[in-house]
Amino acid sequence: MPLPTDEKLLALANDLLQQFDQLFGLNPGFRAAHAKGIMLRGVFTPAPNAASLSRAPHFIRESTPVSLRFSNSTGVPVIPDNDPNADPRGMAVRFHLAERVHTDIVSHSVDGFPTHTGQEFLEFLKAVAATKADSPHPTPVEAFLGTHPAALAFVQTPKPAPSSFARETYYGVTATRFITREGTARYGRYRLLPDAGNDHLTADEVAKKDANYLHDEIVSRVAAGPVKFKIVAQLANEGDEVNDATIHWPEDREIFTIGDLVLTHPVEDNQAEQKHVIFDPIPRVDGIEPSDDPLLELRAAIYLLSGRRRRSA
Ligand code: HEM
Repeated sequence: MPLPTDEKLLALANDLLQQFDQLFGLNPGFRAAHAKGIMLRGVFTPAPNAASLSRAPHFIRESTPVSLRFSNSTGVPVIPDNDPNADPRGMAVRFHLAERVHTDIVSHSVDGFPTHTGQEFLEFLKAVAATKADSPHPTPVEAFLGTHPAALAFVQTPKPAPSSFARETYYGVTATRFITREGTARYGRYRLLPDAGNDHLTADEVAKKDANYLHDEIVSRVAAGPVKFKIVAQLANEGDEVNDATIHWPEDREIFTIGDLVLTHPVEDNQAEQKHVIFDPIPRVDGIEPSDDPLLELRAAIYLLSGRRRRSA
């Protein structure tokens, strides 16, 4: 996974990383965002007609080994699982196609994002950092939200805590382009649907949970039996906006079933593997291309910069 050569993009990536450091503090060896997590292993099996969406190897092969990381939000490595800031939760999936060859899905538990561009996201984070308990109204963050309706909608979207990492739906948010052997292309957005169904807690129920309830629960759940997700894509129609993560497509768009993810056990040496692995929002595999959503290249750069820093800590 190469660093981009675009100087402006790299500068923005570094500015964003610094802004995360300012918000959450420097935590060497941990992610600048989604710092607390746990990794599991399993297998992906494509649906019988997955190849009618993409010629990517894992859509065609009988099965593909996967590793995956569930995470809490924020760059705080010890954030309690029942902290209201721990949502949205993250789910990053790696499909191991061959020795050192892989493709990833990076998703979180809200269908959307606060901003269309990284520059706007930086302004949002700066406004959050500049807002203090005694800031006069409108505070910097209120002023930002007042002029950015998508960010306001994202902030106002309820983000209830799940009872389990395995009882939450995760969204790919940024669109990718799926291409078949014949060259037919469709844009889509991943959704990872828990077989056990969604189950969210009330604020009172969450308050009674302990600080590691999700991380402990997923370990006992997977010890008791396989944990399953269905991977689907919401497909865009001709004319749908595919390059803006703040714009939702109508709910009547086709939901295409790509296949089943079955998780069987935690990754051995979990902390070391979490420190090492750098997920990539750009697919980099034949048969799945990134859209022109500006968040994709930028995130790939930030995750790589942050990952290299983490590895060398
Ligand atoms: C400008 C937009 C974004 C910025 C600046 C940003 C920033 C970051 C950073 C700095 C990390 C830590 C990377 C690392 O050290 O490995 C991260 C991880 C993550 N982000 Fe984002 N992010 C953005 C958009 C998104 C979106 C749209 C999603 C949801 C689809 C998302 C989901 C995640 C997840 C799940 C992780 C953890 C991945 C892992 O387990 O390694 N992010 N993000």
